[in-house]
Amino acid sequence: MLYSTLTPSAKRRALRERLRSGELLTLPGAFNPLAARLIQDKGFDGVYVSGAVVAADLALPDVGLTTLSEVAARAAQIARMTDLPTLVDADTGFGEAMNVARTVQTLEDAGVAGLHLEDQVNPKRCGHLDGKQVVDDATAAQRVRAAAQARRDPDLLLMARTDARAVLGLDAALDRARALVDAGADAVFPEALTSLDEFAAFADALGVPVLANMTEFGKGELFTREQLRDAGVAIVIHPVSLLRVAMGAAERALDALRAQGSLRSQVAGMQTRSRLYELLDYAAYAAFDGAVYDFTLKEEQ
Ligand SMILES: C[C@](O)(C(=O)O)[C@H](CC(=O)O)C(=O)O
Ligand SMILES: [Mg+2]
Repeated sequence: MLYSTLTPSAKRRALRERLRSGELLTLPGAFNPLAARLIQDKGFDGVYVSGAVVAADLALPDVGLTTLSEVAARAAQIARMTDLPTLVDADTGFGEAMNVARTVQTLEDAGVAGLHLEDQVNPKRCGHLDGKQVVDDATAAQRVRAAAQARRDPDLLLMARTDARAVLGLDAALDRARALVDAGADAVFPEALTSLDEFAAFADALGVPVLANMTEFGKGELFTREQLRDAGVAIVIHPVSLLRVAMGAAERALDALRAQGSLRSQVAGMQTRSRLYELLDYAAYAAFDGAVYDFTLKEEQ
């Protein structure tokens, strides 16, 4: 009941260990803490907190409008509700070097196991949209160096995301990624790659874990676990997927309610009350309550 049974540092160590094992880790995006519970219940390896989802949850576009406080608060709410490691999208770090340092410490305090920082120009935009721009090599490296220096827990996974592939081409993106590893990145997220060969090129060139972003309606194909594993990918995220699924279902239900005047036709597709209670661990709260409160009168009363 209540919060995660593991400390943030234990979850960070666990993530590092799993990455060393060479397996492909799957991190679906949790649009809220309850979704993180479901992801854990279904046996996934970790939870992703997407910047696009934090923004969309506030009904805002993913164009750098959300603040560090908003992202950190959401990440903390999610991380504390799961024993799985949480990887959070820190966008461009919410500013330049000094802000990046503060971002890292704030997210560390939020209890996440890792975070990624990207090399887009501020204000950033979704990596699968046209017209994005990246900062120069020195600025990109400076962000990562500032992050590495600011980190207090050496187990916090520091991931550098590069958006250079779509802007500067594959070779420049590989050079950028190598430079970011030299600057202190523990892992790399090459954004908007277009083929498995490109993932393999990053995995072969870098010698650190590489992340694949399997976002729907983006630039790339939705590859399978096996395809990504064979390309040498270490982590796959499905960042916005559960939000899209839930919002699709919500829209269908609202249409049915409008058309039919009741939600009877939708009940079969809903999560049941008992399943919700199971995820919330309701029974443990009832047992706790029963053990703490003793309503029987004592002799002398
Ligand atoms: C991974 C990502 O950064 C996110 O915020 O989830 C987005 C996802 C998306 O917009 O589909 C991205 O820029 O790829
Ligand atoms: Mg993002």
